[in-house]
Amino acid sequence: MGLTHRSCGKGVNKESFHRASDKADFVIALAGNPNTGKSTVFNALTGLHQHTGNWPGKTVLRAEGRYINQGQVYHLVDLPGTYSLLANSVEEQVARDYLCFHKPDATVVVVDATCLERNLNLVLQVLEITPKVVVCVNLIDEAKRKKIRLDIEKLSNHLGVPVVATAARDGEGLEQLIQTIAQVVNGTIKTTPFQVKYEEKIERAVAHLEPLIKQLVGTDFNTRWLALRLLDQDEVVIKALRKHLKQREVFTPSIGGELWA
Ligand SMILES: Nc1nc2c(ncn2[C@@H]2O[C@H](COP(=O)(O)OP(=O)(O)OP(=O)(O)O)[C@@H](O)[C@H]2O)c(=O)[nH]1
Ligand SMILES: [Mg+2]
Repeated sequence: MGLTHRSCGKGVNKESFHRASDKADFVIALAGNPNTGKSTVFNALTGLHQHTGNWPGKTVLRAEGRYINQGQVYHLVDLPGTYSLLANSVEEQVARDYLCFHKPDATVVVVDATCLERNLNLVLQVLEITPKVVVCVNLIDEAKRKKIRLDIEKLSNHLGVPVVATAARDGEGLEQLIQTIAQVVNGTIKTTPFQVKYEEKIERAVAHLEPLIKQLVGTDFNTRWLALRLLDQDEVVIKALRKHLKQREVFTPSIGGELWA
């Protein structure tokens, strides 16, 4: 039997609210294109009732909830639906900054089984930021109805991260999703994320920048991703990085001069 609100969500969430401590053991982000079923997954796991389109207009809100698996509390963050993480919109910026600067313990990318190719663009971008990823291929029921066949194992091998097929509306595959998330956060499953290779000129520049960035941020952030964003002259990331360094008081122009010039 698949997971439903009754078998997993509501009760689990109630239990979590009764805990004396508000602290979660793990933080899990839910990312994905709009309308892929992120909130449906979120609701099924937490027992909450988020609606489609939680982030309309100017006010950008995050839905957050909890579930418990094997005695451990998982804090689930439903991020805005986005087609990319290039920060071209408020939604993209929110999703991207959360993944980069809040650094969840794992990120579940919910993709639509009926238009996988378009959705994989975001998966590759997430894999550039964090290796701790589970791909949730949702709407598998719709794919079956449309006679779309998916080789989940092959996809997982290509991406280097676990892939779970779900029909979240019916609760199908959610138990496997929960257990896969647990295995990724506790290290039972080691991921080897597929990395997009750029043209040689860019790769050379990245190789030059990465050690400099490492001197500045250590292992706090993904240096390859930061190098790519700096080459992009991404003002948002540069600003966020400056703020982070200022907070840590490690900003030394002698090291960072080349980066900030
Ligand atoms: N057939 C089918 N429909 C689903 C499934 N999961 C979600 N849906 C439906 O897909 C629609 C979108 O689901 P949401 O959970 O709101 O999607 P979302 O990703 O949160 O959407 P945004 O918040 O707009 O990004 C809803 O009508 C759901 O009922 C599924 O596995 N199968
Ligand atoms: Mg939603």
